[in-house]
Amino acid sequence: MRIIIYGMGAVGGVVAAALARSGQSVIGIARGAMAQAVAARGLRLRAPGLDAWVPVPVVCHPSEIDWRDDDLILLCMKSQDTQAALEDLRSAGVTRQALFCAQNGVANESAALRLFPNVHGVTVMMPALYLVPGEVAVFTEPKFGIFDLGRYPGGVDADDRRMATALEAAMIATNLLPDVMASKRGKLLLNLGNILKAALGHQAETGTLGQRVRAEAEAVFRAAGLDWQPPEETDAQRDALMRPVDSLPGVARVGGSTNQSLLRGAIRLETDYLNGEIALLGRLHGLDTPLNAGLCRVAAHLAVKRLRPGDMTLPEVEAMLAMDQTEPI
Ligand SMILES: NC(=O)C1=CN([C@@H]2O[C@H](COP(=O)(O)OP(=O)(O)OC[C@H]3O[C@@H](n4cnc5c(N)ncnc54)[C@H](OP(=O)(O)O)[C@@H]3O)[C@@H](O)[C@H]2O)C=CC1
Ligand SMILES: CC(C)(CO)C(=O)C(=O)O
Repeated sequence: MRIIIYGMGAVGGVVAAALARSGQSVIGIARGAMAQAVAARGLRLRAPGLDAWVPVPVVCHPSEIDWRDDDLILLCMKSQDTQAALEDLRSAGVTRQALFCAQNGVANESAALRLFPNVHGVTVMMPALYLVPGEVAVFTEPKFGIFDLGRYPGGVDADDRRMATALEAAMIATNLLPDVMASKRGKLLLNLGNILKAALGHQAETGTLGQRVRAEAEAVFRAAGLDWQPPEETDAQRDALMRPVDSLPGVARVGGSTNQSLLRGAIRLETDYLNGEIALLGRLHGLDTPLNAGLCRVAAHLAVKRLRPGDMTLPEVEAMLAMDQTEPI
């Protein structure tokens, strides 16, 4: 059995290195400088008490892989890159292989199921950082993270169990859940704050805005008849298995995945698939979502103006959220 890691950034890099280190057969699909660096030197994984170079076979495109039926594929790109990746998998000959969406948000699974029959959701609890090409870090111990896994739209099958066994051997704890999407909706509530931290800086106070954004999302879930697992319900497991560290020798945390995109100069952020999911559900179910829809506009503003994390103040963000949403950005 091989595990194919598609998208070797922060999460994909840590998972690929952790799996390869545990003896699992892994192939990474990466691009640009990351692909070159991993091909030349392997992946450097830093974690509490660990600084290891791990050889990881890497290709630049799915068409370079001789696909086997029992391959497990882990999607680890940001949600805005998923559609293109799925189409590349299909044109490379992937059909019934199990596809795991190790991504935030809840939009990737349905996009994947449109093209492929065997789709699984993964809730990713893993504070990972892409440092430079070929080098990643994870800021938690004793485990590198906790992944909830299950088949989409529901159930747990043999592919989930195969993936969980491999992850557990790689120091990533797992929970097999028959309704993994409820867990992913709970995680989404946490990720609604990603853009706030990106706008204000990852250590900035967000006042009551974070709570108001979450309350708006919960109202939308209720209106849509969708349940969710509050992330606080699993605090005890995280406290035991994922003790956070603020820094590693020579490496400081720089905030969550949206912060990291902005720091790397991304011109497209994942916000439309996080806060934007709430705006979409609100529009489908007749509820106004001025805060989450407004935060998508904040994200577009940050990306278009090429701003850095912390370049906005809370009053500026609040003012943008209060604007008429039909005005151009
Ligand atoms: N970082 C974190 O701590 C956490 C992230 N997540 C979630 O995990 C997912 C991944 O996030 P993260 O790892 O931070 O993102 P990164 O941007 O660090 O990594 C994604 C990688 O995928 C690459 N990629 C995208 N499309 C392709 C493609 N077609 N072919 C090859 N490579 C591709 C990107 O390349 P390029 O750089 O060239 O764009 C990038 O290196 C997101 O959904 C995020 O929300 C969840 C929990 C924690
Ligand atoms: C919860 C959090 C913020 C952890 O890093 C995350 O999921 C992300 O970075 O997107």
